[in-house]
Amino acid sequence: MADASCHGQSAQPVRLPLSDGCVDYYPGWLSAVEATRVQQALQASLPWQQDTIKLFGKPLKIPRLQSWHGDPECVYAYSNLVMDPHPWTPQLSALRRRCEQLTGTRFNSVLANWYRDGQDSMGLHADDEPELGPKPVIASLTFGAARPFVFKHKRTGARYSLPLAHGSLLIMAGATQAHYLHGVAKTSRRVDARINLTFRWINPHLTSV
Ligand SMILES: O=C(O)CCC(=O)C(=O)O
Ligand SMILES: [Fe+2]
Repeated sequence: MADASCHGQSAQPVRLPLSDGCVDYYPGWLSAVEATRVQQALQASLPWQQDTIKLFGKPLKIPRLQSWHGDPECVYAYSNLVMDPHPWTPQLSALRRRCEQLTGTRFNSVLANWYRDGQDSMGLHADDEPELGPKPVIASLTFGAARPFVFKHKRTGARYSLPLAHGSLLIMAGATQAHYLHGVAKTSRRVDARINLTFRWINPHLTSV
């Protein structure tokens, strides 16, 4: 399996059928018991905030809570929002180390997202900011409600969706960000809270702000 990998790991993931992309899915990366423990600790301990972005000049509260953590130089900018990092917590550091061991990649930052209910969402986007580099490896951990995660091919519009399970890990690598958008849609279904962590490598010298 190792030679089929696009990010250096050797366990047995499910490779998603995305032409032009490279996405591996590990459904039970953490046991349900451990994932629940981690979710509760993250909800209780991170400095969650609801950020405001500017859309066509108008301030707009983003529909979720966030917390950005990383090495001190990891300033992250998107949608006119510039975020200085909070420091690593012991729990985020431990999860980072495990993601680094699996992928053979280094991560210097993590964005935590808290989708409080079905009205919280993340619009379709690509994590293709210059500071992430041309072929970023992004490790995405999910806790709580299994919301559908949608990929949309930028050129063909083809969509692929899968519900990301409690305790799962999704690795997006290769040209995935170049060719696909991804996001988490709103739903009118009653859904419990979902926490997502996306570990990234930010190159501060490439920052666009
Ligand atoms: O919540 C998710 O699964 C996706 C988060 C995401 O795409 C991001 O933080 O860039
Ligand atoms: Fe993303």
